[in-house]
Amino acid sequence: MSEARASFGYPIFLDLQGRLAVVVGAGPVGLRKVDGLLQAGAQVRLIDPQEPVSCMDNLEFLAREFEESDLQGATLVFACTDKKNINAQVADAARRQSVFCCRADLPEDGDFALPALFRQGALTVAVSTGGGSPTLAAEMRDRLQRHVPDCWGVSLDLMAAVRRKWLTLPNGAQYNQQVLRRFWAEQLLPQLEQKNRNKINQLLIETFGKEFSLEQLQVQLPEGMS
Ligand SMILES: C[C@@]1(CC(=O)O)c2cc3[nH]c(cc4nc(cc5[nH]c(cc(n2)[C@H]1CCC(=O)O)[C@@](C)(CC(=O)O)[C@@H]5CCC(=O)O)C(CC(=O)O)=C4CCC(=O)O)c(CCC(=O)O)c3CC(=O)O
Ligand SMILES: NC(=O)C1=CN([C@@H]2O[C@H](COP(=O)(O)OP(=O)(O)OC[C@H]3O[C@@H](n4cnc5c(N)ncnc54)[C@H](O)[C@@H]3O)[C@@H](O)[C@H]2O)C=CC1
Repeated sequence: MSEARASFGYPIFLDLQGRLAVVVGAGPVGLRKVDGLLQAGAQVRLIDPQEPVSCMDNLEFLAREFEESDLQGATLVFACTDKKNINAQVADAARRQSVFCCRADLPEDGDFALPALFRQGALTVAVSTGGGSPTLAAEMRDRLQRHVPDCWGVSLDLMAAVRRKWLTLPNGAQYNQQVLRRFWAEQLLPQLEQKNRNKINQLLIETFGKEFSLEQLQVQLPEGMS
């Protein structure tokens, strides 16, 4: 890897809800970025002189070439055209306006890169190769995904609900990380694998107290749990 190549060393999970993200270029690459942004609840402005075949109606589409003023109010911009000079123009405009830029064709001229992802409920696993090999990032993501059982997502919902409740108890109960890790691995996961709703409920009450029943935690278990 050359000196100039960015390694995108600082991983971060952003809350983009209601924030403006601009995507320049509506080819397959731009549309992939749009898809992820909409899933994250961002407000999206997509710019391309040619309207894509499948343009979603929940975004602002500008059927023209990019202009510097398109970045006004933006939090992020993605330069995804097939023209190097236009992507360079977008990255320069972003620098001038202090907007973080992802340049799809020349990553080292941008500020950030997207990882390959999979999600299971609130659980997100993100793989980055520091821009080195996106194909390998996707392959590694696929392999990791095969090792994550279906019940991890719901186990997270339960652990998060227990934690929230715990933290808001009047005497501010302390909890021990070691205990939580063991509870999750040795008790909760095996019961979730058995899909036995009553036993899970009993386990929660016995471990944390009667106010930690499934009903009081307001966590929905997936269909098919007896
Ligand atoms: C730096 C980065 C910036 C960014 O775009 O965020 C970037 C840059 C570049 N990608 C290129 C090519 C391809 N990228 C993909 C796919 C993905 N690319 C994604 C991320 C990133 N790509 C960031 C680094 C991530 C990391 O650290 O590894 C993924 C993970 C996430 C996403 O896009 O959402 C998504 C996986 C989707 C999924 O399966 O989930 C495919 C395959 C395909 O399209 O199916 C190809 C063609 C095959 C190949 O070349 O490998 C090229 C050469 C372009 C050219 O030829 O001109 C560049 C530019 C360069 O490297 O110079
Ligand atoms: N980062 C990534 O994940 C990947 C990046 N790439 C890079 O991304 C670039 C785009 O890839 P594709 O979407 O496949 O290309 P594409 O050619 O299908 O789409 C590019 C779009 O940009 C638009 N465009 C051109 N000039 C414009 C302007 N001045 N303002 C606004 N829009 C303009 C075009 O009308 C076209 O719709 C490729 O050239 C390649 O360098 C390619 C694969 C993956």
